[in-house]
Parts: sequence; C-alpha cells; structure tokens
Amino acid sequence: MPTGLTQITRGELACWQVRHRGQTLVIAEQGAQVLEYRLDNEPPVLWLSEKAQYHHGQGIRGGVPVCWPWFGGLAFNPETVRQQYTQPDPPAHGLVRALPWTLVHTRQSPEQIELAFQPDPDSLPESCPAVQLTLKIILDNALTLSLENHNQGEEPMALTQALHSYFAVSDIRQVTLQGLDLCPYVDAMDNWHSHRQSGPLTFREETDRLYLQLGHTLHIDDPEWQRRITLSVSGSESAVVWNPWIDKSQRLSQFADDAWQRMVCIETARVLDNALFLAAGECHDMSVRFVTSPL
Ligand SMILES: O=P(O)(O)OC[C@H]1O[C@@H](O)[C@H](O)[C@@H](O)[C@@H]1O
Repeated sequence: MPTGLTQITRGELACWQVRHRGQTLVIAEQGAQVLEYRLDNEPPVLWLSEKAQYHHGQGIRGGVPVCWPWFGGLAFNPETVRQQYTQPDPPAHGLVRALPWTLVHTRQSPEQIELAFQPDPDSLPESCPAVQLTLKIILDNALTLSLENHNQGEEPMALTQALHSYFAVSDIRQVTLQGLDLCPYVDAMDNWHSHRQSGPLTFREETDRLYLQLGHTLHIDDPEWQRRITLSVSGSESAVVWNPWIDKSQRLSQFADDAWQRMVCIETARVLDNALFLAAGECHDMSVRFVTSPL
C-alpha cells in the first residue's frame, strides 16, 4: 500500500485517506465519492456538509458525487439517453453514487499518488449499460479527477454524467465565477429555457443552470478568502452550476438551513447536447483538475 494512504471509517462507510505534499484527501469507497480535499493552512477546497450522513446505500451531501449514466432527473435527459432506461422512479443523478465501489489499483511515485475505483460489478443494477466506469484520482501538487468510460458492449451507448463537485466558499454572495462569458445555458429556474451568459456569473438567488460550449478553464474567485480555484477541464464542454439559496436549502437532506452561503457546485459534465456517445469498444475520459492560487 502506498505510504500516505490509510483506511479510515466515517459512520458506516469505509474510506481512504491520502496525505501527500501538505494535502489531505478523503474518499468514501461507496460511490468512490471524494469527501474532502484540503491543503494545510487553507480553508477546504471542497465543501462537505456538517450534516452529512454516512450510511450504506445513501448519497453523501458534499465532496464530489459521481452522477452516471444520467445526470439529474432522467426525464430531463436527451431522448437517446432516456430511451435506454425503462425503470419506474429512476433516481436523480443516475445509478452509481450510492453503490459499493472498489479500489482497483494504486500507483505511487515521489511526485504523485494515483487511485482508481470501479463500481462493484455485482452491485450494478441490470439496467446499467455495458460500460466499464473508472474514477481515477490523482494527487500531485493538486487534485485531478478523471472519469473514464469504456463501452464493452456491442451496441453504441448514450449517457450523461457529472463530477458533482461541491466547492467551499467564504460567502456565495461575494463569489464570482469566470469562464462562462457568451456560453449558452439552459436555466432550470426558468422552465428550462435557453439563455446566453454575459460576463462573469455572480450569485443573487437560487441558481441551477446547465452551461454548454464551455472552454477548458473556469475560475471560482473568492475575495474574502483571497483565493482562486481554477478548474482545468478536458473531455467536457458542459458544466452545471448550482446553489440552492434560502428556500430550497430548507428542503434538502443533509443540509443546514444556512449552508447555501458556504458552498457552490460547479459540476464538470457531459449533459444535454454535450451528452456522451460511445461506439462499441470506444473509450472516453473526462477530467478536471482543481488548483488553488492567491487572488
Ligand atoms: O439533492 P440531489 O439529488 O443531491 O441533487 C442536488 C442538486 O444537484 C444539482 O446538480 C442539480 O442541478 C440540482 O437541481 C439538484 O437539486
């Protein structure tokens, strides 16, 4: 086992803790959900709810849940994705975020630690596509998450997905999100109508948007913490931006009434027109790297 890697538990859940170059990472095996990522002497990069619950078979509020093979409500997905699933009451955000996953390999060099997780084949519902899903987690002097799809079936597959990343911020009302200018988005708060972003995004109300045609870089600028978090993305041109604001916070599970002030979700994704189509045998990687710098 690599040095710096230890097994811990959170509530009912087996987790891995990684220490490397002044950084701490905690990953729940369930869902391969990154729960914590922090650099020594800095506020956490990822937000994890103080009300998070660690139960078998239940998603955890915070960190980076994996949404797959559909994002959000199945009914809001492209027809090519919807038609592949016929189950009644399909869960939001797909099938794997609360399933058991296994650490299938680790690699270590002086520069980095790499962990790879895959969902346990026995726990996958029959409706899951014949796609091998792997989450690679690489910690060097920053954190990179890479979601790999390999279509092992004989049919082409369509899916949507997201690395549903919850970031910690000092105060959402002060935060600016850069990198969206002129990008089209679909606004779930405006009956799923299409709009186009003008300039940076600030937060003044409940926000739930699916951005398309994005470039490779987004910045979360946090003046109070004097911190910029840069997201460097490949294999994705869409992202979901979400903050529940005041009223929805009161309805969310594992979420304090005032927690909306301290978090924002910027979810590297393949959604809507940016859904992923995989021919038989085809592989695809979507990855995002989180780097912090002084603002
Ligand atoms: O409560 P859940 O299933 O974890 O979802 C949280 C949120 O996830 C976001 O990605 C969606 O855009 C929101 O609409 C949703 O409320």
